[in-house]
Amino acid sequence: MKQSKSQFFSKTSDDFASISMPQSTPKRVSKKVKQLKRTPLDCDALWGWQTEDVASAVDWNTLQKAFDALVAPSLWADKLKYQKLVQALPLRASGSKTPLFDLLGRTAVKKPEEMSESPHFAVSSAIALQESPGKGRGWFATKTIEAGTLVLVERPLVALLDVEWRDEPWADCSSADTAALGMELAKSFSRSLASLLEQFHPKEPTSISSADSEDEDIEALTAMEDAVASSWKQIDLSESAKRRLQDVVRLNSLGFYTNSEQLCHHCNFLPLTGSGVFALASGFNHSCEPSVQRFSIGDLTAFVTNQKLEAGTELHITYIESEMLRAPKSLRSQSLNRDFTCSCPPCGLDDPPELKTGRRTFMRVDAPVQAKLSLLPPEERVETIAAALQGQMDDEEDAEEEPPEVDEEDAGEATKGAEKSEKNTVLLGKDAQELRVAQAMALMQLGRWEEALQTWRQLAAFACHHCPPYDEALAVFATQAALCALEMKADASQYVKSAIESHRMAFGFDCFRWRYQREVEESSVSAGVKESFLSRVPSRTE
Ligand SMILES: C[S@@+](CC[C@H](N)C(=O)[O-])C[C@H]1O[C@@H](n2cnc3c(N)ncnc32)[C@H](O)[C@@H]1O
Repeated sequence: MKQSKSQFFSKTSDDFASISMPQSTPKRVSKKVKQLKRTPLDCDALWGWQTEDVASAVDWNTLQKAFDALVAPSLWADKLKYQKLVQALPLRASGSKTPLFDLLGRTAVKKPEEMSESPHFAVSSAIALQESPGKGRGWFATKTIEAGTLVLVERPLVALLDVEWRDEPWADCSSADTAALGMELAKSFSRSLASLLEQFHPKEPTSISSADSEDEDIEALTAMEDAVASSWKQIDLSESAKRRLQDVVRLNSLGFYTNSEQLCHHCNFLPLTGSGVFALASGFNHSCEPSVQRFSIGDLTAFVTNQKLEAGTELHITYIESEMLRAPKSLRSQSLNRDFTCSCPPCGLDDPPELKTGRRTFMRVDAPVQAKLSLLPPEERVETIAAALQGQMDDEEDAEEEPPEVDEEDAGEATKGAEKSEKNTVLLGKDAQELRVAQAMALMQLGRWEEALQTWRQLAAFACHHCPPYDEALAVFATQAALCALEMKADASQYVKSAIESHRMAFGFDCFRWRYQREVEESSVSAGVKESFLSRVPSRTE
């Protein structure tokens, strides 16, 4: 029997936090708490390069070759451990050699006898950590910095891959990632690490909890708390100092994802996903209009400016997904869920009245929905998505009612980042984008190149209007648009050019071919088109 279109989309009322939380099967919680083996980190020995031009200082060729060798057999075969990843991905650079403590304006606990073997970072000499009024420390430009400039490449001080804690009985708790990272910090704890973390935010333990206690499995939560307490047991610090360090992890950790913007093969890199605490990058404050974006190659995380910055300007990253940055303010602040209220220019503006009044209902496009959609035959998927984009989600709750109409977005014009029907049903711009991507891929599978091309163009137009400049998604959309144009035997040069140029700006150096070769190879176009596309892309410099 044909499934009804509406079965895939459910509604959720006025509670954004629950939108994308997949339902999990309860795990059996074992009472046994593992004893962690301690491996203290010597931060006195950490150093890096300070240089005018980070992009040219880093030895990308060595890094790329090492990365290709790491992922060549299949990351899925072995359970990769973070320590193995670090050894496999060398950071080599040049510039002036600077101990980490010096760069942070601190004195090392002991005089470093020798620097560690490999550098920990490469940082631009055009940025400096300074006081940011009302925000603590922040990174500032000390001279003009152009858009598309790589300002920092850094390896975390302490990090963990998600696969390393995914089998724990508490893995489904909402704060499992930070708990796991906190335990790793306890494992690496040393006097020099304690000294380094002294200047991290917050200076005192906070009272904000990240756990969404209403939805939590209490048994799993207790097991997680026991595991955390046990990992800190051996550390000679007051309870309040231990709590503060866990807050340091929660408020400073950054996730790292490799090739996550790509569509056709990003899953191959999922085992490299993790999170870490970075000594230098933890100085970036948040803005909903960020001027810096980041990408990772394994744990090595790079920060690139997306606009020209004059001397004295603060550099900001975003702590929330870039597609969320144009969502209503109330949703942005729920998604941010930190210890501060953002005061960036868009946060100074009120939400439009129609999004503030009445009960809002969001159309959910979460992972289970996407998985179900992917099981539909392509033709049906296209129809289902088209209907969803028009607000036809007559699920059980509203079976008796007229399907609400969601205004079809005009991707060519700036809209509010959320689409709203008369009945207050909202399709967030970010979710509309996810649907359109699935639709465009299905159209390509069906060989409906012209419609697919139009959809990729719409996606790109949305990214241009609603995401920060040079969003990484632009390269993806332009690449697929170029492939469709080539299938149509139309002029693809503009799309190819956009793909390469937007990628260069988003990633701070020319690595399009290296990063996108497999994305193209695994696309659903013909072999001839793949070849034709790749022949227009500059080859890798060896
Ligand atoms: C990763 S740290 C950033 C560096 C931090 N300012 C410091 O002094 O170390 C994150 C913390 O900085 C502060 N922060 C970041 N962005 C902010 C903003 N836009 N407004 C106010 N405080 C902010 C918050 O206290 C947040 O928890």
